Amino acid sequence: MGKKVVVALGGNAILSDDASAKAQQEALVQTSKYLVQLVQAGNDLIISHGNGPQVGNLLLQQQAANSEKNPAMPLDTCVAMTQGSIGYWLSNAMSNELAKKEIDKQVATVLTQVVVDENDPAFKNPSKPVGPFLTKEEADEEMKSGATFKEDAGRGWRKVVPSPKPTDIHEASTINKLVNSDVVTISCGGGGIPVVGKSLQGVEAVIDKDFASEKLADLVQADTFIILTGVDNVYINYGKENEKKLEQVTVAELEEYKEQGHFAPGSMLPKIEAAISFANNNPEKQAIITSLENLGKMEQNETIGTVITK
Ligand SMILES: Nc1ncnc2c1ncn2[C@@H]1O[C@H](COP(=O)(O)OP(=O)(O)O)[C@@H](O)[C@H]1O
Ligand SMILES: NC(=O)OP(=O)(O)O
Repeated sequence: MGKKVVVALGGNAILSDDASAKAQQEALVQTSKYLVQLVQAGNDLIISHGNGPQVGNLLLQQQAANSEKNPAMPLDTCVAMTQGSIGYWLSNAMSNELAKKEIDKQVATVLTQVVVDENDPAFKNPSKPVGPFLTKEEADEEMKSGATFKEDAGRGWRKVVPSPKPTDIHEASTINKLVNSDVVTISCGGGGIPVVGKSLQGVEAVIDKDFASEKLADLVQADTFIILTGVDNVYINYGKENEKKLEQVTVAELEEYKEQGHFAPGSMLPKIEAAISFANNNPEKQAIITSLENLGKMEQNETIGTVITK
């Protein structure tokens, strides 16, 4: 057995400006080249991924075609649909890349139900941005029909949906069995399908994939938790003249920076909170926030990205 590494894939690993299936598949072929390096280095890879842009686009498609004979699907089903589509593209790309490198490993995508608390206050306060970026005027127009839109970290206005915290992952032990059987897994896509109660009732929400991935990393007892995103490092004073790159950082230091407001809600903040949880729950282990392109350096045993420890 190698080291268990949970890798949470951010948006740019899947989707750039072109939301077509072909472009997303091509992005994931490139992403797989980096991920296979981790496999080549002897790690047991446990992949998760986001779905914010995709599930928002799917909701728009549902609304556009909605009729009595072809009803729009609810949000939990849309999350499941994006787990299926992205899981297919990624599984396909990973299988091909492993075969190219003559690595004899199976890849399996696990449809994942993630348990949330039905009384989570997030149900009354939509906060998770999904779908395309709109201008303020476009958002104002959309809000007339009752949807909520918020400004997303300086990048435009996006629809927001409830995003409760994950409390458990229904398929965690199945995922662990697959990992222990040398299978590369893809799970918790789009944060997982949100379900409540013992009967696993689906609820309309989108769980943050950084929090779901952290929960998965705890449950499979991962050695390392990596969050891949659009930047090589986390910064304080990000985007300002006096920005400073964080390399090795403790939970206490990050908590202080968080209090000082260095991390944008809806973008870097959930990653910081997920990394803090992993380091707190696994004091001997480390969480890493970095870019896909930086992964190659990890293979050469270089310290990469922002490393968070207790
Ligand atoms: N303090 C910060 N340090 C680095 N990046 C930050 C910071 N605050 C906000 N960001 C922005 O957050 C982005 C990551 O969030 P986002 O793009 O929403 O994540 P994802 O990769 O999961 O889709 C970075 O690419 C960067 O533009
Ligand atoms: N579900 C989720 O967190 O997706 P993004 O990472 O794409 O926002």
